[in-house]
Amino acid sequence: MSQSREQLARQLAEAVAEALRADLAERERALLVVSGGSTPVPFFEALAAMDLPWSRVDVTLADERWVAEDADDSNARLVRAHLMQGPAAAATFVPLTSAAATPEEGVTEVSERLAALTWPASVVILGMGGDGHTASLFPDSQELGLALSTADSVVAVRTPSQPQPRITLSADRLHRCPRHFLHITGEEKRTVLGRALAGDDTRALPIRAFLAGPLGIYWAP
Ligand SMILES: O=C(O)[C@H](O)[C@@H](O)[C@H](O)[C@H](O)COP(=O)(O)O
Repeated sequence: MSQSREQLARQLAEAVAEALRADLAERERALLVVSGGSTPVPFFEALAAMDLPWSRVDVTLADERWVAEDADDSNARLVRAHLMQGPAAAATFVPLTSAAATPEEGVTEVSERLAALTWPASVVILGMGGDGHTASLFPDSQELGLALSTADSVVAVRTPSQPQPRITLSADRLHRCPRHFLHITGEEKRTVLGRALAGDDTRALPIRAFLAGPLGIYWAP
C-alpha cells in the first residue's frame, strides 16, 4: 500500500534533518535549499518541528517569483509561514528577491548575498511541474539555455507560461550539493517523471538536468 502525502512529508523531513545533522557535525553552518509551490507545505511543517541546531542553519530558495514577500505567490512568504516556525524559526532565511524593480536588476545583489553562504548546500529539495520544470528552469523560458549552462549562481527568468518574472538558482549552483531530493505527488507527476527518465532532451523536460546524479525521489499518490 502506498504511503500518504503526510507520511512522505515526514519521511523527507527525517532525511533532511539527518543530512543537516551530519554536516553540522563537520562544519559551523549548513545550508538548506528548498523549492516553493504547494507540495512542500507538509514537509516544511514536519521539518520545522524537528530538534536541530537551527541557529546554525541557513535556508534559501531554489527559485522565487519576483514579487513582494507579502504577495500571495511569494515563495519567501510560503517558507516564512510554514518552515521558519517553531524550532526552525531560529534558522536564518535568505530570500532571493531585492528592492530592484526586476530580477535582471536584482541578480547581482542576490548573487552577492548567496556568495556569503556555506556552499555546497547540505541538501537541495526540488519540486517539479507538470511540464517537467524544476526550480524556475522552464521548458518555455527564453533563459533556459543560460540557466542550464552558466556558472553564475542565479539567473533572471521570464516565461510565457508564468505570470511573474522569476529568479532561479542556475543548474550549476543547484548541482553544488551532495544530496538532491525530488518531492512530488500525484499520478500526473509520476507519469511526467517516467517520461523524463525515458529520454534525454533536457530542454524539453528540464528536470532531466538532475536525473543523472544521485537523486532521492519522494513520491506519493
Ligand atoms: O516557485 C515554484 O513554483 C517552485 O519552486 C517550482 O519549481 C515548484 O517546485 C513546481 O512548480 C511544483 O509546484 P507545486 O508543488 O505547486 O506543484
